[in-house]
Amino acid sequence: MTMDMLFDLPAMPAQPALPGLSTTSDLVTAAEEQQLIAKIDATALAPFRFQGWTGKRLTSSFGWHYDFDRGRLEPGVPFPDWLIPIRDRAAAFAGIAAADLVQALLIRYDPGAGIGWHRDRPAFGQVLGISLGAPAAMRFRRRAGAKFSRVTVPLAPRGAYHLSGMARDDWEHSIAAMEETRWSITLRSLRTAAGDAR
Ligand SMILES: O=C(O)CCC(=O)C(=O)O
Ligand SMILES: [Fe+2]
Repeated sequence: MTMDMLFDLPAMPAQPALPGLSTTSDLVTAAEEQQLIAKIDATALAPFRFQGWTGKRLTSSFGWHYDFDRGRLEPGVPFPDWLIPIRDRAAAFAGIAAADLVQALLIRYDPGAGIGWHRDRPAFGQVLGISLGAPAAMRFRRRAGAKFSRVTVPLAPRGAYHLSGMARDDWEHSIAAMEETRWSITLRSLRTAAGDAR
């Protein structure tokens, strides 16, 4: 075998750190990243609210809105035009229909803000996230007897992740408090009546 043959081998797909998790490090360009950050900052962001408690991260949602104070999903304002191309590109990365991504959540994490351990609300199906501005580590955990199994996945700015299957439904995730400002766009489908996270 020659060296040429070795280098002609097709690129192996990256082994997923968790079943149901896939990531890409380059969903948007640096110029698009700056435009998206400007669009998010121009949106009326409000501190995330959870049953009367207010979080440090700032959020705004489109399409559907999960009201944590009332514990229910409510129809929200339609997606702004600037989000449509990015939704379409994220859907293509995940191999799902763009029209199924009916909710968008914009988040700005200023220094000191993070997101605690959770699974996304079961009313939602698949979850896609786009990272902007600064790298972050998404931590995953799942109970294994008296302990937790843990996996940490780096989130590159301008990259994206897709959570489905076990990574979506069985594992919790969190992001430690940021040192630098990070923005994210989360896109979600609704769970089907059959219960599939589609
Ligand atoms: O900022 C992120 O990428 C994660 C957001 C998240 O986990 C959520 O909103 O449920
Ligand atoms: Fe989440």
